[in-house]
Amino acid sequence: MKPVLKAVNVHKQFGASAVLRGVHFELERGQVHAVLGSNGAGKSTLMNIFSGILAPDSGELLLDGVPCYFSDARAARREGIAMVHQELSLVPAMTVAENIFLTRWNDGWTKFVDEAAMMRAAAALLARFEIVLDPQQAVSELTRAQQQLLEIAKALSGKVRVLILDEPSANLSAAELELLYQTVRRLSLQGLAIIYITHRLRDVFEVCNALSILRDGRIQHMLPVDATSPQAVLTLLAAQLPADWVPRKHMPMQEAAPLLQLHAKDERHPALTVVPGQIVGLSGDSASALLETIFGLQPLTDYTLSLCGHAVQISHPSEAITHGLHLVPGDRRRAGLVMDLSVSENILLSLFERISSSLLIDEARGQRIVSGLLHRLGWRADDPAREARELSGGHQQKVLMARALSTEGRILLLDEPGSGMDVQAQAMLWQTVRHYAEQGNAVLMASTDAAMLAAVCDTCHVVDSNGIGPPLAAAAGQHALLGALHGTPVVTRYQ
Ligand SMILES: Nc1ncnc2c1ncn2[C@@H]1O[C@H](COP(=O)(O)OP(=O)(O)OP(=O)(O)O)[C@@H](O)[C@H]1O
Repeated sequence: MKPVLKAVNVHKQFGASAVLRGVHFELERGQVHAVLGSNGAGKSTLMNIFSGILAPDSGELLLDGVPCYFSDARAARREGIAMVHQELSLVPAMTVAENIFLTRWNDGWTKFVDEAAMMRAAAALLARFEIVLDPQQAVSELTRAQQQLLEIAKALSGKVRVLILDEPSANLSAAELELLYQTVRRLSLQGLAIIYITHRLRDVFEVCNALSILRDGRIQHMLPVDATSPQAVLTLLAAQLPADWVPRKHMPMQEAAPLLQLHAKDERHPALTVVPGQIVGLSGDSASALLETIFGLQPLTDYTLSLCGHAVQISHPSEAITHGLHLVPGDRRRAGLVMDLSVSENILLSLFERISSSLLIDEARGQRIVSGLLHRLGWRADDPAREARELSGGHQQKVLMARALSTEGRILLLDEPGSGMDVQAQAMLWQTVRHYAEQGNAVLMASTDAAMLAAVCDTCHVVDSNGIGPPLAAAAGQHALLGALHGTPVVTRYQ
């Protein structure tokens, strides 16, 4: 069978750094083809070339056997290559239908918006790909998974031969993942060719039928999924996990005074207690919102907050920081990474007070702290002097985590901390987070990945519309963490 998309000897260099060094790749109709590789391997760069956002330095692309060149993303789109990026680009105040056709008004699809016709067209498109969404619903009311499906519908709204999904499963809960998997399987049965970038091995074995591994600027392995296993793929990825990569569990320090407590109004016992040394996990629909509330981004209505035994009211993030809290939000775009500054400068922003005396900044000390942190998070090839905007998604996340871990704060609030990181980087992150907690600090982290929470946290709470659930002792052990890194559910999730 002739491949729908073929790349021959594609090269791409940024400055002195050769990211792609002769990529050969083939994608067939009906294939869901996983593209794997560590952070910074060049996956997004290759996809940006396929979708016309970047031009290759050399090499050739063939669509259904015909050589093609894309001057920009619109040209690739006209030839049927559509990409759904990691960062969603929806307009929250608009409806599902409006978002689907937003980018097509320029195509002359309609000069004067006929609302009823647009709703009908959206409903027909959603029905054709069996995507269950209400065209009239506002995007702000959709869950993260529904927004992801809407992005896919938007991508499918024109003629599509190749659909590229860049880490579509990041930050989806188990139930939401199932919804995504069903849709991807259906699209592949309809004959669409799909490229699926992911760091979760579970995605590969649930939904993909071919996989390629990008390493050292080339596709090193291209094979059918049913000819391999998760363990074999980890080996092919050359994921050298640190010897002591299973974080030690914390022994409850009953005698330690709590760093943070939340009391429901009129309840004697706290709903949530965090003591020094502890890593506490939050899962459920309202887990991220609870972190934002504690940090003063939303009003705290149902609970009272105590820090180090004193009741406090926090109405602004600046007050939260004064009280020793530090939040890393799940959405990198909102997380305050200054894109024009270098990696080091971004981390040094939070160290400023620690490394400056009355007049002088101790730059050497700052650099030592930065390199120590980056080393602990497995920073390899990338130079700390590079601007943040040039980094891959996983490396940006590492910078954010390094910055958070370098603060003087005693309580870290982390929302989806491992998002976009490769398996090796995640293993190192959990070790570093554990080390931070062992210094007498504490970590409260929200994630949709229950298996990871079970493996990494000392205790977990489900937080949903009913409030904060009772503490659940998380299951310990290497088995659970391995499961989490593979992205497979752990059976003994909670004791
Ligand atoms: N515009 C750019 N300018 C300079 N360097 C860049 C640019 N875009 C990407 N790079 C570099 O190219 C390399 C590959 O980045 P890319 O985003 O393709 O990696 P990735 O495999 O998608 O990583 P991740 O899994 O972390 O998303 C990285 O070292 C990155 O810093």
